[in-house]
Parts: sequence; C-alpha cells; structure tokens
Amino acid sequence: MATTSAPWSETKPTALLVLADGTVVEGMGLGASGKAVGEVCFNTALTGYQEILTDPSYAGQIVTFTFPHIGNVGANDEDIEDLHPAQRAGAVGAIFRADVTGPSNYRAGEHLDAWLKRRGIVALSGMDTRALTTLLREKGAANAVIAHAPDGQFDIETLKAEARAWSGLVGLDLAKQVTSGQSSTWKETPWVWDEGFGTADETGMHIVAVDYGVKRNILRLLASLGAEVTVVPATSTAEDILAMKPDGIFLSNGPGDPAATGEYAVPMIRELLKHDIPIFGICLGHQMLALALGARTVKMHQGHHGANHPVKDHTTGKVEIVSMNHGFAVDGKSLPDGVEETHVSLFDGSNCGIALKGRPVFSVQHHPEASPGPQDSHYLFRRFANLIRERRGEPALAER
Ligand SMILES: NC(=O)CC[C@H](N)C(=O)O
Repeated sequence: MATTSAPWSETKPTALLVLADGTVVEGMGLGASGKAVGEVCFNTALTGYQEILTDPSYAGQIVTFTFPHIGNVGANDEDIEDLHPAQRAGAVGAIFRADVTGPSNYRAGEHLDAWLKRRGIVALSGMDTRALTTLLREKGAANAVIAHAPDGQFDIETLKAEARAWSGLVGLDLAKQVTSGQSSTWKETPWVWDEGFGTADETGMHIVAVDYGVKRNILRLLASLGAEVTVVPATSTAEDILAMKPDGIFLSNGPGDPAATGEYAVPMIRELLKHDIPIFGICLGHQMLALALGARTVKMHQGHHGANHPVKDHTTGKVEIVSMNHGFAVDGKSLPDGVEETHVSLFDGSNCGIALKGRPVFSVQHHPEASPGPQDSHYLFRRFANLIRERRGEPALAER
C-alpha cells in the first residue's frame, strides 16, 4: 500500500499504521501525537464523523473512513455522542484518505485537527483507504497500532510487537471503562415528536437507562417520549434498578465483547426479566438481552459500520435504512423458542432484532437514534413508548 500524493499540511510522513501482521503504512500525522492500539475497522458513512468518533461503542477501535474527504465541516461541541467527554470514550484512532481542509460550515467551532488533538485521538491522513478497506474485507478487522510523531521518528519493531501483543476485542469487557460512575437524570430538553407525548411532569413516566456506553441521542429520544430518564452505571444490580420503580428499562449500546460484559449484565437482565417491565435494547444492549435469553453472540469477520444499511422489520414487512456499528452479532440460529427474530440485515442476513413472544421485551442491533434514514427507525422508540403506555393502561399512539 502506498500513501497518495497531495498537498499535505506536513511535508514528510509523521504517522504510521502498523498492523499485527507486520504491514506498515506511512501517513501524515493529525490530531494527538503518541500512539494507540486497537482494532481497525472501516466505516462507510458519508457524514457524521464527530458522532462516529465519539460513540463510546468505538472504544478500543481505530476507524478508517471510506469517504475520502473527512473534516470539511470542521468540529463543533454539539455533534458528540459520549455522555462524559472528559472520559474520552470512543475511537482511539482515525484514518483519512485526504488531508483535512480548513472548515467550511457555519456550525464549525474549530478545525477537525484541533478537535482531534483535544480529544486525544491519534489520526493520520494520506492513507490509501480503498486498499486498506480491501485488506480488511479480505482478512477481517485487524489489530493495529496507529502512531503519530511530529518528528517522524518511530521504533517500528516495537510498534509491530505492540500490535501483535494486543489481545484484540474478543473477551474484552470495555463497558466498565466508559460507563457513568454514578446515576444521573438526563437533563437536556427533549426533542418534540409530532405525536406530542407530553412532558415527564405530565406523564409521570420513568425510564431507567443502563449505561454500557450510551449515546446522547438515545437519551434525547427516550426523554422525548415524555419520560424522566435516569441513567445508571453498567454494574447496577436489578435491585438498584427496580427500586427506582421504572416504567421501562433501556439497555444501551457499548463497546467490547458482549459475552465479556454479559458475565455481569446477563444475571442482572435475567433478574429484570422476572418482572413484567418493558425492556428495550440497542446494539450491545440487544446482544446482552439475547445472551440473557439463551442465545449466542459471535465475532463478525469485518463487522457493520456505516449509515446506509438496509434492515427488514419482519413484523411490518418494511425495510429501513439504518446506521450500524457492531463487530459482534447475535447468532440468529441460536435464538431459543419463544424468542422471535424481528429484524434481519438485508446485506448478509445477520440477526438485527428480537422480541420475546407475548412479553413487552425487544431489542435491535442497529442504531435507530442515529437517523440516517433520517427517521426510518424512530418507530422503535414509539414501539417502546406504546409497550409502556399499554402496561400503564394508557392508549397506544400510532407507530407510523
Ligand atoms: N454499538 C454497539 O453497541 C456495539 C456492540 C459491540 N461492542 C459490538 O461491537 O458488536
């Protein structure tokens, strides 16, 4: 793989991507200097680079963007997804094809390079991202070190050894690293749905969201259902949660291997399932609900990371265009009796949703809050609200 020629902001290679198989590619350093180890995956989204890089589910990962021009609209303080930016949960590295241009957008507060530095994300540009993506497609997501040294000096053998020595994501529980340290109430003013769900004061509805690395837009949309939303740490017990008298429980997205996080999450979710409280899970939350119900999760070859994935909802027959970010998946064949497969990926047939028959419990693998459709999947939040309303003896609202 060769770097491509262009007018870079630096004149000599100041960054390296070193794969565990020994492949070394030079690039132009951006963002934080230093190095980061992680799994390289490719994301095919054309927009949303700040939301992607700050999604806590990307902890332990280096994202290579297949869209060649990243950074054109600069960076702002609003398009971030992690709840506690000081924790810097999210991608540890970023790889771009083209050099990052000066920002051109009324919302831009700063250059992407400056923002990457502040976030501590090690980045490089000048990568032949098509070749890298082809390699990842052929060989699968790769463990690697990304390094940025402004003086261009690297100890390549050490970097190779570090890439080889990294355990990889399998077996890693990263949720504990990115979760909230304590419970909190989601304060941001909700976005208002056309249906007019009302306010939490009017409805008295309470949703407890278990934070395995939750994204802000999920909390916005849950609050927009007219609910008070309490965010609780990943290690909360079922007793902690039940004591809060929730009308609904949400299991969030998050990084790492669901089986590893499941070691403490599954017993907790099984306890919650003994009660008839509506439960909704997204991504890691989906995977852990599936594990709690007795299914299996598997590591995918290259994962799904993009914003144009078609998913079919079997319950309505409709196809939605969704945002995806997962490297593990629920094995659809392992779903036990009583668990219905509600959604599948139309790219590869992998499982994208489940529901517990006859119970108000369901989850999806994709990200209905990420809105690439832009609102194709918002009905899932309404579905959750309706399960809660039904249990409270209130009339359902149109799902649309
Ligand atoms: N977005 C997520 O919640 C990701 C879930 C899990 N860490 C995976 O990679 O599959």
